[in-house]
Amino acid sequence: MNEATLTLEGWYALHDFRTIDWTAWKAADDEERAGALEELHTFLKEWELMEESKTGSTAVYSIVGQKADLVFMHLRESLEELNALETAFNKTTFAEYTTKAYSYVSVVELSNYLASGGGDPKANPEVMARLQPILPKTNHICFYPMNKKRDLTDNWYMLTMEERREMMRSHGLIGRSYAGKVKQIITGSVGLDDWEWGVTLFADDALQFKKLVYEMRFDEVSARFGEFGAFYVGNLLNAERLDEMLKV
Ligand code: VOV
Repeated sequence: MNEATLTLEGWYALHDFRTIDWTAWKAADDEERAGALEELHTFLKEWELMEESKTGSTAVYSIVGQKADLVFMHLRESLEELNALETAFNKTTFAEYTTKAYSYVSVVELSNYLASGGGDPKANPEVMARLQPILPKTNHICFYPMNKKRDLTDNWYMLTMEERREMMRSHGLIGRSYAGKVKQIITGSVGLDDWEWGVTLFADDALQFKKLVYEMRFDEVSARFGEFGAFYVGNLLNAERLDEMLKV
């Protein structure tokens, strides 16, 4: 058997995509809408406080295109917390005006391909900051799930550790050339959801998503082994922008 890559796991992730039922939302009376918005604001506040206490992180974006209208990306310490969070949200009045568009369950993951030095990586504050990241509130988000191919001729899992490490080195070099422009959070989902990884990218300039993803397509690990699901791209929402979006 080939040497399995060692992984470190951090916070669990839930990407919760919702579509707004605009017909019902517009038909609701002012009082109902105001109540629903107030409840939504209470949630936003709670998520902010939780982020300040560094026990999790949440980012909210509106989705461009017809796949969904909103995404709530939550990072929490356990699947139980994520479950409680989505259930609480589902019980709100606002949730009655949404339908579930898509969701993705995964866990923040770092692999040992480029690991340096010995010792307990979890004792390293930089590693911990990557495993339990506060989600950047950049102007834009891009999310897509992906696999590494397991075909007879191109099977990622049949390559030696050294071959995989070499390709990941090249991948990392391209990624690093986008430092300051794109921040990536890779979440592992083998055994948790339908694809092997979730890729979440954050940038102030959405064009950088296109440039980075395109450049990576020419890199061997993506060119030969990458298989991709649907792409979602969105714009940052804060309390004010959410009110604006939901104004009728
Ligand atoms: C913003 C840029 C950026 C940077 C700097 C970066 C760097 C790195 C490093 C150094 C490492 C390896 C160590 C670790 O940290 O795990 C990874 C790991 C990974 N990546 Fe990456 N990646 C980026 C960006 C980035 C993108 C855009 C994609 C999607 C690929 C594409 O073609 O659309 C991606 C995917 C992944 C995946 C699925 C993994 C896990 C692979 C596995 O087999 O385990 N990644 N990645």
